[in-house]
Amino acid sequence: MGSFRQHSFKLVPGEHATELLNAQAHIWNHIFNFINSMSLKCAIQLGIPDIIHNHAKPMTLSELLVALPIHPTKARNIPRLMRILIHSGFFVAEEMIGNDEEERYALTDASRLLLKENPLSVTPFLLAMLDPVLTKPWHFLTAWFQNEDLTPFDTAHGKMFWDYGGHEPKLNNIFSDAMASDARLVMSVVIDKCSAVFGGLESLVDVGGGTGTMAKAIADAFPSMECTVLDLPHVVAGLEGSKNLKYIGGDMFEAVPPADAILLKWILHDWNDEECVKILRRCKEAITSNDKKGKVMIIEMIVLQNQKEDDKESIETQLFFDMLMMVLVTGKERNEKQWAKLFFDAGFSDYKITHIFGLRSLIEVYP
Ligand SMILES: C[S@@+](CC[C@H](N)C(=O)[O-])C[C@H]1O[C@@H](n2cnc3c(N)ncnc32)[C@H](O)[C@@H]1O
Repeated sequence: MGSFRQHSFKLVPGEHATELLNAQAHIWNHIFNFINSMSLKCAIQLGIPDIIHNHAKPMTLSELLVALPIHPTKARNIPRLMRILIHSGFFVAEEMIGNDEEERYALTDASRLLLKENPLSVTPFLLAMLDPVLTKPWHFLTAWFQNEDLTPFDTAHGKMFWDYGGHEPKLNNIFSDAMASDARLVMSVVIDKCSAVFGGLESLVDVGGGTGTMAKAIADAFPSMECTVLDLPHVVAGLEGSKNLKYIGGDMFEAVPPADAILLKWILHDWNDEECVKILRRCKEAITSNDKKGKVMIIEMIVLQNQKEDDKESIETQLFFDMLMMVLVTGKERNEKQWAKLFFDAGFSDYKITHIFGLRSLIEVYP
């Protein structure tokens, strides 16, 4: 640990008080960034968006307090929680003009997307990502930089992420729910905006398809397509398929069943370049068996490179995901050049990018 040098209480020449104080404010803002996540998690656990939604119109503080499952001694702290979440865009406070009525809280697009009853709710993802099992490894980031472990998750928990899920049903379940919630949202966009990408396909394997949310939606939308979910045995254990959907427990590094198309959604960002090339080679074998020439469909982020001011939040979010992949698993987020290198290293000849999922894109890769 370094020690702080004794210093006279004078600005050094060239140092201006305004810059010094701005720098301090910037540091404070970053020290306390986690308060945004934790306040949001608390509001979700207390069910605040659902309570306001069920009220069917903007809600006063008094009405909210009656409905909230909190101890009465904590009631006066709720406006403080609401104030920071209004600031961060999760609620709006509607002022009642011309009379003494209390302000009323209403939802925003972001809090509507966190409603438990919303079929596209992001709440399972929020609760998984902010679970102590997934936040603990951040306290081991420095130690990991100084040891030989593969990931900070491994340093914190003594096992790699995927092994931990295999031994701890609670993590396996919350992680599967989180992935399923994201798959529902992405699938609704795919069906709405680009269902043509599935045109002419007779078979598809969703590699690392989790509990099958994407594959089920594809199987329902295209009843003549044979759909398969390949995932680790403990993830698909006990899951039942249907007429045109089946589950296979296996290892994508070993073999991928033959099909016209392979879907890889949020798989390759979990792995380093060598691991990705291995997975992609297995996928290429699968789509070129029986002299066919199918395609691989990848749904992932392509890291933005031109840093326009209006992209600031998007770029920061992509950088958060990149760090997340470093801390939990051995993966990373990639820019287009890095993606292209993986495809060519794995023996593919061409690819096409469609930007349709906000921060993520669809990449079709051809043998
Ligand atoms: C980030 S999740 C993505 C799940 C799903 N594709 C989605 O986006 O909703 C990664 C998935 O890869 C699976 N997985 C990890 N290692 C695997 C392996 N060796 N073979 C097959 N699946 C694997 C995990 O169990 C998990 O379901």
